Amino acid sequence: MTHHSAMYSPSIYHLIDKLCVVIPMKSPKRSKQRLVGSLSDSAREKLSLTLFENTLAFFQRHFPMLDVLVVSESLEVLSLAQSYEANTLFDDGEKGLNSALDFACDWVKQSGYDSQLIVPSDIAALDPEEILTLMKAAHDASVVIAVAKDGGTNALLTSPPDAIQFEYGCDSASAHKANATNNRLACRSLHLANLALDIDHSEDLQVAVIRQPERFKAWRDNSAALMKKTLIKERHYA
Ligand SMILES: Nc1nc2c(ncn2[C@@H]2O[C@H](COP(=O)(O)OP(=O)(O)OP(=O)(O)O)[C@@H](O)[C@H]2O)c(=O)[nH]1
Ligand SMILES: O=C(O)[C@H](O)COP(=O)(O)O
Repeated sequence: MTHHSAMYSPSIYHLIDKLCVVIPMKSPKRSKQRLVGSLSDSAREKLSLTLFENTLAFFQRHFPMLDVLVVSESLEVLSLAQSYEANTLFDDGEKGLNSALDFACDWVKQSGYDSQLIVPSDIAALDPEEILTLMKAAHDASVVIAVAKDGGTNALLTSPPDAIQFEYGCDSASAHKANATNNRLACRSLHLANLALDIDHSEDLQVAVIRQPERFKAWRDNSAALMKKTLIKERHYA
């Protein structure tokens, strides 16, 4: 047992050995298209990599006992994942997120896990307590959804991994809940303050950088000169 185990309540022990965390990640070049007008290509790519690396570091630090799988078409992303001891899966990305997750889910099932937690790579601030809350909710719900600020799905914990069909896209939290109901599975939709906030638009980025400058420090140091100052102004980052 690691020193971390002291913080875990018995209600999540049922999951620890049987859960795989899945992080889908596009190639940095294709990432964060909604920020194209706000950031230069280089700053946008670096931002997506910084957020992804923050996500890997978070799970390594706070949940070292959980296995992680990264699915991506980018060799750079997969190699970064390996440096954090994550498992890696190449998917060419041509059929989009749901198809990449179907492929990842097959891997997770075949590897013998009973549960899967999908977390996107662009949550502004991951909070260990919120991950524990999801895991506790999985005690009596096959499907646990952390709803995004815009009705998307920012975390999805399913037991078994393929309990429902993935329908990421517009209003995916409702779609995932409906799929659970159709499959007669218990479902909990949770509105968690930090997990609700993925970085989609430049306003989300501004708020995140102001709230947690240390988390974005490396990206800011590298990218300040690259920003398009019409939408995101230097003073927001002071
Ligand atoms: N492997 C893989 N991951 C994907 C794919 N599409 C999206 N993702 C990942 O899924 C998560 C949510 O993605 P989105 O919000 O749709 O994409 P984004 O790059 O963050 O932002 P936009 O391009 O502005 O939509 C992020 O971690 C993405 O990197 C895909 O086709 N393949
Ligand atoms: O549910 C989805 O499709 C996204 O992963 C989360 O939605 P959002 O990026 O629109 O918040």
